[in-house]
Amino acid sequence: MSASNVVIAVRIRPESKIEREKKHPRIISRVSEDMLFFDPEPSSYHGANNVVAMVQSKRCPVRRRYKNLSFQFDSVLENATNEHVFKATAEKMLDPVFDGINATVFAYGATGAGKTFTMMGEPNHNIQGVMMLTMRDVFRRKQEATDKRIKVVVSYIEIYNEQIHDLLAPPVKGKARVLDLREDRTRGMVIAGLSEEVLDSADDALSIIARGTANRTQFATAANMQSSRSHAVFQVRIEQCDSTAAITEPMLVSKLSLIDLAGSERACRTQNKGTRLVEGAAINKSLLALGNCINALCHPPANGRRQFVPYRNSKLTRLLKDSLGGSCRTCMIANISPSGYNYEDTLNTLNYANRAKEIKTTATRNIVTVKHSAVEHQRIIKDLQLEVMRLKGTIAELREENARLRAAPPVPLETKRVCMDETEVEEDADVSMFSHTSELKEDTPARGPMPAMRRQVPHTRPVTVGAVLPSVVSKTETPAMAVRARVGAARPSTSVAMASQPGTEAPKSAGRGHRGNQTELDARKKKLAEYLERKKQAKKQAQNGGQGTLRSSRTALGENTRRAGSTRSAKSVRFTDNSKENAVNGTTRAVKLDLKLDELSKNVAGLRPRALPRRMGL
Ligand SMILES: Nc1ncnc2c1ncn2[C@@H]1O[C@H](COP(=O)(O)OP(=O)(O)OP(=O)(O)O)[C@@H](O)[C@H]1O
Repeated sequence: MSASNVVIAVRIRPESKIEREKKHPRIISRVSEDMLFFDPEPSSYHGANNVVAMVQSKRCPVRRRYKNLSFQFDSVLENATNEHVFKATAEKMLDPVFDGINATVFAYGATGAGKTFTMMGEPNHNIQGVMMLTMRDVFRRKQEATDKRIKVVVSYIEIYNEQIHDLLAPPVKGKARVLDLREDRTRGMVIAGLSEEVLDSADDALSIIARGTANRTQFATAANMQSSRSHAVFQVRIEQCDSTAAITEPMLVSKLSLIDLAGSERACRTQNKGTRLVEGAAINKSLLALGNCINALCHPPANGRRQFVPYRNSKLTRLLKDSLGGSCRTCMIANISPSGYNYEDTLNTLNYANRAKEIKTTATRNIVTVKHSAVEHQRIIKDLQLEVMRLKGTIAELREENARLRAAPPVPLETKRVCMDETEVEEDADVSMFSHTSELKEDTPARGPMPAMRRQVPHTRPVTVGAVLPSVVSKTETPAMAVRARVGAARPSTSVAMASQPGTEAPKSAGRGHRGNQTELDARKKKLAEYLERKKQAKKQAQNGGQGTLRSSRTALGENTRRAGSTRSAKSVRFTDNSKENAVNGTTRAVKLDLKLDELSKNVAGLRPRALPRRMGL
């Protein structure tokens, strides 16, 4: 348990149009990264508008005394972007939050001082606020922590006229749902019946924040065209445990509260009447209660007893009880205007922030041993089962791959080239049917991306087949065509392409993957086994001096080729006994090639989904 001060950052917004028009002197001079002067004497002030401050009076301008106060905070930000503000404030809270410590960041200041701009940004102008920037960082950290299971749960409420409204629940009859605040011994302040959303990404957070903010009460006043009439509290709960944790597991649960307070306002400035005036009174009352709590917390304990802190005076202070006096890291962003037009408001804010500097909070890690509900248990078991299944699948694939690699003879260079060529043909399988005959190429009307593809893939490109397929390459067909015929027999996508030729029919199961053609493959395997059996018999006969006649595996191939719709005739090779040895060798080689091509065609089919978009220029 460690005590730490509240982090205070002061943000000075640029002068507004009205402030520039009224030509009030600047009353803020930022002298360093952590120091500013309030209402400095001109001699000590070298700001942009270095003019002698006067009390504005129509009759005679009277010289007045300068307050000449200096304030020191953790950071003083001027001309800063929201990203700078985030880095100086909320980002510092994220390390403790991911360490299981609660944290609160709140924007404080008078109406129109820039609190909402700081916390919410301006989505219409693509400016993100501290809330969204924080959520981005939360999800970045979540993604990096691969060894942890992290759950991000958010809620969004507003305190309007001392009522708590759920901003994420759909309004009932146009009215926001009103919730109760309760104190729980273990969990601290709890809002009963609050809607919570589990988020998976920063984009989810963006839409949730936008949804909640749209439900927030905002109206125009004379001081601010879009004045927030309520305090908005966006709460992020982060639950972390080891990715391998057991069912009852110690869990780090921390809460990060991001708060956009409503601004204190003076009725003379806002010119509020009726409902707006009532709202203003409620806002001021709750901010006064907050000021009283801060005062009490700053006083050191007297006679060993801690000062009484009047948290119960408003909903806001009850909600912030943990953030100010409990186990929490707290950061306050004090928003001020640099113009003398807001002299009193700015001085009040600086005094407030200066007092809050004294508050010391103690931070402890929230480690809970979670006893999951039955439903939660089931969910965890299901998750783990899915994970086990996924891992088993990966292991099986890797084993298969390993066995295949061990069993396969080294692939000759020529075979590889054929394979690459076929990969490209396969990538464009939809157009491969046009490449078989020249008249088809000419007759077929160009569809979609066809011409570009034809340019990219010269289907009649010479292919070195060498010793790989001497028996199947006829004089009239190119080696690539021969290979295509062979691979096509085992590959569904090519079957589709070939079956699309006149007079042929595409198999129903034809698809891009290999699975649809499983039956066909099985049939081929069976045929291959039969063939091997016959070969064995023939060999035996040859050894016995008889004449062996072998039909090469080309017969099986021929059948497949015919089935796939090729107009070419299957080739069968007859061997006589004086070429017995050659025949056996050639056949063995052919069988091996058959298997090899099967494998390659599998690989090609596997490559296809990735390769196609690239080649189509998508
Ligand atoms: N840092 C800044 N840079 C540019 N414009 C700003 C900045 N801060 C505030 N503004 C502008 O000042 C105006 C008032 O800001 P904002 O609504 O954030 O004030 P607020 O403190 O939230 O007021 P309220 O308490 O009434 O809601 C807005 O038009 C906003 O665009």
